[in-house]
Amino acid sequence: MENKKELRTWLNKMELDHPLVIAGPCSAETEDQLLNIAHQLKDSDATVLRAGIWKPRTRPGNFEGVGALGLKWLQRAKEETGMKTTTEVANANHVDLAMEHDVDILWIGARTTVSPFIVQEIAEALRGTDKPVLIKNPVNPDLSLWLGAVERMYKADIPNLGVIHRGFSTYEKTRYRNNPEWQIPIDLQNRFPDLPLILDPSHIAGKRDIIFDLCQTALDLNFDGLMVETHHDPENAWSDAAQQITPDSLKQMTIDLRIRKQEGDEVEFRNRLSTQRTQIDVLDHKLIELLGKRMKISDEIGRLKRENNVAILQSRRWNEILGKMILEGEDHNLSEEFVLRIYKAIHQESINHQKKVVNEV
Ligand SMILES: O=C(O)C(=O)C[C@]1(C(=O)O)C=C[C@@H](O)C=C1
Repeated sequence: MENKKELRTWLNKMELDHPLVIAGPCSAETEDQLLNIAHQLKDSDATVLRAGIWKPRTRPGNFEGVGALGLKWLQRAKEETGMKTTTEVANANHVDLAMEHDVDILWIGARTTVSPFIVQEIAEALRGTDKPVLIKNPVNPDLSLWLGAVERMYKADIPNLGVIHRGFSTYEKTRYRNNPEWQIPIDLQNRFPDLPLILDPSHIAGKRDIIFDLCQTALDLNFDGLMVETHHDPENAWSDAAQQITPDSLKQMTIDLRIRKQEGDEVEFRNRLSTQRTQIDVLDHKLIELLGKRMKISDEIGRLKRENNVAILQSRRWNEILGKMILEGEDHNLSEEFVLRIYKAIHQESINHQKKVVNEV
């Protein structure tokens, strides 16, 4: 599959003067709940109403969705508000039911994207549809698996595609429910600049207070849209209560978010940007040169270790370096997380160099 302009035709056809906003509850709970939320969203920037009908839960025993009944409520919400509708489909039966009830856009969830078998089953059930299909990233940070799911849809003659970034599971506890790992959607965007890219801040955040910041970051990275879980009474939502926001908060958020142009046009702006980019090029060049020099020294240490039969990994020395660099990083306004990541990568490369040297025959 190659990038091509037509990938974004379905989005262009909506003729929006702002990023696409998909909003609505995590789960459809009752007809009243869904209609209430839909009516509150009707006069907002939200073009598409979302609602989970079948909810894949991590552990059994939690609310698992109202099932096909909810599709009738979605249909009614569409008739009453004129909003488009979207829901998650996780198997061929869901696809058939969603099609019967004329859901406008379908999305594939993160737990489905990890399984090529089930993705293929859904692609076959959807074969040839012109409805847009949005594919959430797999729960694990694997760009190939994500793109693989997109390609399976594309090969099933589904031309209107998009991707949703909902963050990645980690064992380590972080401030996020799912780590954003921004580099992955950035890499995806570099390979497929015309594949509409939508942020799901709700599942990355896990709590409402950081949703705005995540949306702003996404817009600064040229994302095409936002899918935000929105509930009239978030505290009492039947699923994901901590991460939903009210329709009013959503409206305020779309006013407060800064939408930046991808390119500036004023001469002054372009001159200054060009100077600053040159400065960055010079520094990047130096960074690579310095890293190359550091690895040469690491090679020499490798030879010394080989002659003296000493192990490559030296944990005490490595921990000293890490501690020192984190402190130095603070003096230069670099976060601990960033310094850690960089140094872990440098250390790994250094070990790889030494492994080669030590095992040379
Ligand atoms: O100091 C050493 O022994 C090295 O081999 C260098 C180095 C590094 O790259 O800084 C590499 C591997 C060790 O685990 C510790 C540090």
